[in-house]
Amino acid sequence: MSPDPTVSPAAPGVVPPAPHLAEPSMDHVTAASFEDWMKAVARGFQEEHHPETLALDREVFEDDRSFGFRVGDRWVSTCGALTRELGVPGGFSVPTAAVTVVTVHPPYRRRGLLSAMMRHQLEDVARRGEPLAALWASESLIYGRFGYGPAVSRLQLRGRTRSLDFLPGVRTGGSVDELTREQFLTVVRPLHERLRRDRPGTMARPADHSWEFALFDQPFARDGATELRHVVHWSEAGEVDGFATYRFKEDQTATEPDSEVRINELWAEDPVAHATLWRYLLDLDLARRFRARNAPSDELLRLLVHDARAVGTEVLDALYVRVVDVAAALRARSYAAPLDVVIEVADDLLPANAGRWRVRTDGPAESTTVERTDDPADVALGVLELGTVYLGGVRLADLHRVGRVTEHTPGAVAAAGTAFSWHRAPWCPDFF
Ligand SMILES: CC(=O)SCCNC(=O)CCNC(=O)[C@H](O)C(C)(C)COP(=O)(O)OP(=O)(O)OC[C@H]1O[C@@H](n2cnc3c(N)ncnc32)[C@H](O)[C@@H]1OP(=O)(O)O
Repeated sequence: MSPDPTVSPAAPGVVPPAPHLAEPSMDHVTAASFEDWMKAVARGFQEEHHPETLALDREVFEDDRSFGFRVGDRWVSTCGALTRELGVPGGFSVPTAAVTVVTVHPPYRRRGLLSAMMRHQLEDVARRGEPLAALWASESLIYGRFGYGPAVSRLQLRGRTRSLDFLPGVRTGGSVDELTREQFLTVVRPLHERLRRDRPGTMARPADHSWEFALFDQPFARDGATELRHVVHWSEAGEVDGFATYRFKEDQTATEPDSEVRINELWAEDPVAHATLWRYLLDLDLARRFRARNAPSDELLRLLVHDARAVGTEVLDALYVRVVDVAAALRARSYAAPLDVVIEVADDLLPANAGRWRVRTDGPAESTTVERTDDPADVALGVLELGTVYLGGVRLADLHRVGRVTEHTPGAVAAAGTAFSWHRAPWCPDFF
């Protein structure tokens, strides 16, 4: 799949072939074709192309991981992966292909281009030795057939800010300040790196452009709200131990203040920082409503307030995880309990994963061995189900209860389920 040097831009008036007669061919992006590829991405998502983000896009996307199908010089589908690290139980970061910009131009849909791109990409991820791939799905039905399981959920929280008094015992303290973007990055980058160790599902943000993404603030991304505001919490001892970002959305039609605080992400090292940051955001003058679109599924706000029902809560799917290398992925995480089990995995797309694996661990990742075995299976499941439980956010026993996991040895699901669980729910505040 080397770039075709004979492809040159068609003259403006030259009409492409009818889609049913065209034969798209797969190709990688080059510096010369990148802008057209980004235009195809925007078109595939039914969005506008934003040339003002081209320089950032160029930094973020890697040519050898960005590809698609073309007809002549015209991209009719796109697909990409970013080289990232995903936090897993035990505080480790696992090399992960962050899959993104998957589109097929409407005239070329439902003729197998997505399937071909997914196959090509998974083989490439396996070749690179990355144990995992992960993605945010625009529609939840697309990716199951390729082995991606909904491993992380999110909460969408909303409510009236004036109904959210805290219970008397809730401790707040220290102070909150709003910083410029540059000041914020100075103090928050090391704090984020520390805090994410305790939160499976989060992604490392080592490069400047991954923070650019996290703090993305082009006017077209604001949905009529203010620029992004950067908030930190200072502990009593004068250390920064929490941070949040938010926007303020004014309701210009209301005769009384009724604006909304839109919280992007909120991180805290301890309960005081957590409660104080929430209190700050809920007490902003002129606001009467709040919305947090991507709160962790174990967000504690409901336990802090008098009126738990006032925190409107919707559970939504977030990150989908695909196990690309079963042995490496299972060795990379820690377990909540010792385990010795034979797991049989079905994987039609990556046959190297299929078969029986003995997983032995005392708990910590360093103590874990995962080896192929001919011993009979204790538990059997598909690679989608393995990805679903991998970060500890979905219980193996629940998948068994609904018939998606088979137990061959009585008690094996309970034992494996306990070991695969984790004390902290996975959360993914990283959109890509
Ligand atoms: C990580 C991300 O980037 S998420 C973004 C995904 N992209 C979008 O939402 C943009 C708009 N949609 C599209 O561009 C396209 O419709 C795509 C990429 C979702 C699908 O591309 P296609 O080339 O039409 O898919 P393809 O023909 O390979 O279909 C493979 C199978 O998936 C099914 N499928 C494809 N899209 C969907 C969908 N949206 N919902 C349910 N099933 C789907 C097909 O019916 C087909 O099923 P089959 O194998 O049983 O026949």
